[in-house]
Amino acid sequence: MTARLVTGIGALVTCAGPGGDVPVGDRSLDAATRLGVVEGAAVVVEDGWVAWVGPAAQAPAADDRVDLQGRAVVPGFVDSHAHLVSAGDRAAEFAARMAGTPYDGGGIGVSVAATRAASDDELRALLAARVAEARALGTTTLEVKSGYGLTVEDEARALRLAAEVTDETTFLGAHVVPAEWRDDRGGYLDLVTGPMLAACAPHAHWVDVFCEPRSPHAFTAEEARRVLLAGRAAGLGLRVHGNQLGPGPGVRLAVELGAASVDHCTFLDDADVDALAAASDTTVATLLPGVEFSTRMPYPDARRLLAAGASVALASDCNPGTCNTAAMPFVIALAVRELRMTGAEALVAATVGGARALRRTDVGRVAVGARADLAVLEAPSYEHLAYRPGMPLARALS
Ligand SMILES: N=CN[C@@H](CCC(=O)O)C(=O)O
Ligand SMILES: [Zn+2]
Repeated sequence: MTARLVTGIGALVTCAGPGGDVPVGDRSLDAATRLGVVEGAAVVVEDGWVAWVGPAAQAPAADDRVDLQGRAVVPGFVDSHAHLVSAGDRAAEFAARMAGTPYDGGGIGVSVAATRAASDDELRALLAARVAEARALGTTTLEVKSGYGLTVEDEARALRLAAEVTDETTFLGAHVVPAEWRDDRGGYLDLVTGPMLAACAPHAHWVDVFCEPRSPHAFTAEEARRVLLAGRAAGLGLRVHGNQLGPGPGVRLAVELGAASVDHCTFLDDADVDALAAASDTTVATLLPGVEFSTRMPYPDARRLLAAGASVALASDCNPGTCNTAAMPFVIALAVRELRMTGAEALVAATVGGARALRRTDVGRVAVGARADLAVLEAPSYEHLAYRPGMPLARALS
């Protein structure tokens, strides 16, 4: 076993409280306290895990050392929502949206056609490039969904490829009803909950569904319930796309079924917020403000969720339609500017929050016993992530 000393850290944000030992699931500290900033810090890494954290002057001996020369370090970002297995380009759809055409999920079919037509190697190369882009901006844990195949073979292929880059793979056969099934929604749901699930479950950790009755392409509450219950019976954890395009049943369905996360949460009524607050130990409200940026929709009300006591995460939702970026620093900047989260709240939501949304305790913080997933900032403080938007300040330390 080799021990590496990472030293010369100007300010280390542990996201693990002052003593460095707050479990990911414990929400007893507010974000500012949970940051647990250590000035002049060092970290000892052994075989990819954190073995020691503290002031550099007290660091133990190690086999080799990396000197970060005063740069700040934060936990690597945990991006708990990304659609990275797709081919094709929807820049024209984006341009039309900027000119006033609303998003309704119909463009997903364009990505489905291009993805089906792509070879394994083409998809693998696209996926690898997107993972590299995310890491280059500080992301160290990525969830990856299927959802642009929508046949048994194409969904299983997407998940096999996703499993080459992450353990956090999500079966999203119920992304939309594909064109060839438009006149037989029930038949498509039979396929998704039967042979498609059977082929995909061995490669998936999670099942997800786009529950959005307002979109003719997506799924009603009863259809979504069917998908989620089948996924659970196949041993998968539950995630939901809900309340993205308007008020709807997704949030309450996710809470009722004990999903790990309900994502978007853009249009919530009081009962949704109350349900998320009551379920804060179980179901995370994952906000995806890059989507509202790229669809010109209203932003979700993060302050209302935080005030109510809900668990909040931030993720990219990187996908070719509603948000074609995996840049978590951009997401953090949007959260601070548009969602009125503090820099501390946004950083905690992008690290600890994402970990909670994936039910992980080994990522999202820098503490003994956690994975040594560090993001180095070309900056003296985490506040620069929002203060200097668009600049390439963060990178994963390899
Ligand atoms: N809303 C559903 N799925 C994606 C968008 C997919 C697409 O338009 O390609 C989302 O999370 O926004
Ligand atoms: Zn999504």
